[in-house]
Amino acid sequence: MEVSISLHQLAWVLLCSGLLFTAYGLYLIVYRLYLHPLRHFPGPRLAAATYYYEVYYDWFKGPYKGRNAWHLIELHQKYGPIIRRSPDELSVEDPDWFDVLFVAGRRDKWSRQGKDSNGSVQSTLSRALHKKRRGALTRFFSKRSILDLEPSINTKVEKLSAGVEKNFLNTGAILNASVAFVALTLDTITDYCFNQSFGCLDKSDFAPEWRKTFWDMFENIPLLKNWTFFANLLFLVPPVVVRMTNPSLTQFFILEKANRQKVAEIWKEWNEDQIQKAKLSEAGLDAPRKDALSKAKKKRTIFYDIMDSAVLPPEEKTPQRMAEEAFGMVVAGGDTTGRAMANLLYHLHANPEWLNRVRQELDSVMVFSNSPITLSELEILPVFSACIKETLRISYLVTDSIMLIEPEEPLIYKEWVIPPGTPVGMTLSHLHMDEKIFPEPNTFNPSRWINAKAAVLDLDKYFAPFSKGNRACLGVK
Ligand code: HEM
Repeated sequence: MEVSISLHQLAWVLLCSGLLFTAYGLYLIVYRLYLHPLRHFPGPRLAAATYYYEVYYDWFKGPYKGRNAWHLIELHQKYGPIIRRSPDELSVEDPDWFDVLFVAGRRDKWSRQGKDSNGSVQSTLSRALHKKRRGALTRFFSKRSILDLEPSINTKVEKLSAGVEKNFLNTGAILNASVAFVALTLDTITDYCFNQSFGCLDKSDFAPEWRKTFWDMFENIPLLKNWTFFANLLFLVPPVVVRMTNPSLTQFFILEKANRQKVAEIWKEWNEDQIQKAKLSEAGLDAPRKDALSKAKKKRTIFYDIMDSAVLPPEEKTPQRMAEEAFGMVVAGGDTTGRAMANLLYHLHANPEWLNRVRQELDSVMVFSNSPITLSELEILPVFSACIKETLRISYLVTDSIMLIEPEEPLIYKEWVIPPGTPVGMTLSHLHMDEKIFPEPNTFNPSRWINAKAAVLDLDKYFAPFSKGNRACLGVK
């Protein structure tokens, strides 16, 4: 049977679809402005009517992507500490309310995609699943585990120093400090996760493509976050097409592939060990079994141990989920830590009086510049610690708001009652730039931490570069 549609009919179909679409759009705007549970909250009417308000500031307005984080500051200045930043979301800017949102309860996370963007702990929206996933990881980030990591970190620091001397100091080539520090953090994290580092420190240029990977990826976040359609599409489109349409995302696939390969190796290794253990156990060979177990223990990594975890059900241990966890870990720790160290170097050189004070303090505990020193010895140095804290405060390491949801109870902010299920965001960098708490917030001033300690002032209450509560950074130690 042949179905033919005349041009006239086609025009009617298009017209009716257009009308329906417009009617739905108008209904949505009217609903959001006059009937929505958040209709009474202050904020721009346009932001209440459409998410495209934020898309404009985040993606189009310029001069750089992700500009909405700064626009939010202006909105809070105009409308007050609580605003409706988009049709369904609120933003609060009040340092004294930070603990209420982040620490007082176990909350769900919110993403505009409405679902976990991948299987990593930081992308997990549901608090119940997050608790399980985080539970399987916490042991690896305890103080003890980090102290055990010291020799491996020291080896990498030595490699970094040798590389700087050989390839930059001796040749006069310009060193991009954040490339060098990202190489250090990336090699450390991948060694810890996979027992095999990415080898960035072995390259004479410290593999600058990895830092570029992070920057290109972060630059695309405003697009992926606001137009979730693109984020979903990204994983369906063959990498070659993405490479053609958005070359800056190419490295993203390279990183993803590298993680996937490493996890697949660990997965295979773990499964082989299980078969071996089962065989030995069946044969009742206790002594060799012990040997096999201690051998397995030696090569243990985070991902090997997750496979062994009794907390996680089998569906949480698939290579796909593991690769996503690995990806999250590398992204969460790689750029942030590398950037923090590069910023510390910058601020110390821009403020020579602090550089001298740090040098003097280090000289007092290190006889030679390469004398061994432990984390515990470094942690108690007041000037050095104050400089690190001030760098973390001033650095805007995480600029986007973190959005949480209290699903059952209303949240109370001053006279405002926030309905259960409402995504509420706070922005860590705004907290650190509050001039009532940190006067002259744009000035690098480590004295504020030293003075606060002397005056027994709890400035740490307002210091959260790693966030706080049960969703705080696992790599904080
Ligand atoms: C200066 C360095 C770092 C900063 C400023 C930082 C900051 C943060 C922040 C603000 C969060 C919360 C994000 C959110 O709730 O959406 C977070 C989460 C996380 N970070 Fe870090 N981070 C740093 C280093 C690291 C390192 C080295 C690792 C590990 C290798 C790491 C692993 C994680 C993980 C796994 C999470 C998710 C925790 C969870 O959801 O339970 N981070 N980080």
